Parts: sequence; structure tokens; C-alpha cells
Amino acid sequence: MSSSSFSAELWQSGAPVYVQILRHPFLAGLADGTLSRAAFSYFLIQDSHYLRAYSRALALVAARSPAEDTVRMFAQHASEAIEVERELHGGLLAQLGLGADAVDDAGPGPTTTAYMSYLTAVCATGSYAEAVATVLPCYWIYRDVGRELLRRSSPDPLYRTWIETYGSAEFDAVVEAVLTVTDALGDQVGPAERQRCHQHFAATTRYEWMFWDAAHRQLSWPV
Ligand SMILES: Cc1ncc(CO)c(N)n1
Ligand SMILES: Cc1ncsc1CCO
Repeated sequence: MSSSSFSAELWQSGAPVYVQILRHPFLAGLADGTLSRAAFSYFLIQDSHYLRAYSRALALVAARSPAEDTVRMFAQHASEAIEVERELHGGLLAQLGLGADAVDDAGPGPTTTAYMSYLTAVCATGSYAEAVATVLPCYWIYRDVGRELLRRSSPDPLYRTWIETYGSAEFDAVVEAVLTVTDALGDQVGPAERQRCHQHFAATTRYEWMFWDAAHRQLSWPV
């Protein structure tokens, strides 16, 4: 990836926040096994809601894509996001003694709701390039976090299952394909649209930090 690629350019808009993500105590706890089961359960429940919205956002990106190859790719990822929610999250929640009703009973918390709403709004009303820039941090940050935590290696088998999914070669291939698609958009976006892409990338990168922070604090609606 050259430093002049569109994806590398976008990454600059989220880079300071990414440094904070790697330092976040939720991720430190996942890696060293000290994260409480309650915080991990909160995360899985909220992430189940998130993935349901993320899947729909990806379906919107697919529908708006001008080329069939990217329609297919994003539609496939939309389908896989539901699969991950059912298999990975469903499986881990079952091991924690929680069923599907726990997800529905909890409902999406404040940070989850804000993040889902932002994704949905931009993917529905922004341009195709803006939609791609908005969903990109979700792929990219989880790949990089997965890799980093794999390197740190968690003593907890439950946490390791999560880490191994996002740190896997399969997920890396998915992310590389999306980065290639992003780079191909670089020549096609003018200055105003480019600036909006940067704003969206920065916003969803912040939401990624906030999502872990909400789980760490088990944040609930204030009223
Ligand atoms: C909050 C969040 N962002 C990104 C991903 C990656 O799919 C996820 N599962 N959850
Ligand atoms: C980004 C992402 N996260 C969970 S599934 C998915 C789509 C590609 O499998």
C-alpha cells in the first residue's frame, strides 16, 4: 500500500484515535484475561445489535455500488455479518449462559444506538464513496486489533475465540479486498466529497473507541 493511496490518506483521519484504542483497558483485559465476564457479555450483546445494523448498512453499500463485483462483495459481507452474529456471538453467549433473549431483552445501549444510526444515515443518504469510508474503520480496526491481540495472546479460551476470528487470515483477506476497493475510489472523489469521507472515517473510528469504552463501563441509558 503506497502512502498516497486513498485508504492510507483516510487512515490519517483516525490514526490518533487508533493509538487510544490499542491502549484501551477493555482490550488490555481481553489480552491478559483480566476483563470481567460481565463486561465481555455486555460487549457481545451490544455487538449483536451492532452487527444486525452493520449488515443492513453493508447491504446499502452493496446496493449503491456502481460495479457488480462490489455489489457482490458487500452483499456477501452483509450476509457474513449476520453469520458472525449467530455463530460467534451466539456461541460465546451460550458459553456464558446467555440465550438470544438476553440480546433482545437488553436492547441497544446509547453508544450502540448512536453508532448504528450514524452508519445507517450515511449509507442511506451519502454518496457511495462516503458510505465506503464510513464502514471501512469497522473492518480495518477489527483486523488490526485482532492481529495485535493475537500477538499478545490471551490466557482465556473464550477471549481467544473472539481474537482468533478477527486476527484470522480469512478476515485479513476480507479487509484487504475492501482496502483495494477503497483505493480504486481515490481518483474518483473530488475535494468536497473527499472531506466528507474523512469526516465519516474519523467519526466511525471514534465510535469504535466509544464502543469498547461503553462495554468497559457497561454503560446504560442515563434515564
Ligand atoms: C463495533 C464493531 N465494529 C466492527 C466490527 C467488525 O465487524 C464489530 N463486530 N463491531
Ligand atoms: C466486517 C465484518 N465483521 C464481521 S463479518 C464482516 C464482513 C466480512 O465477513
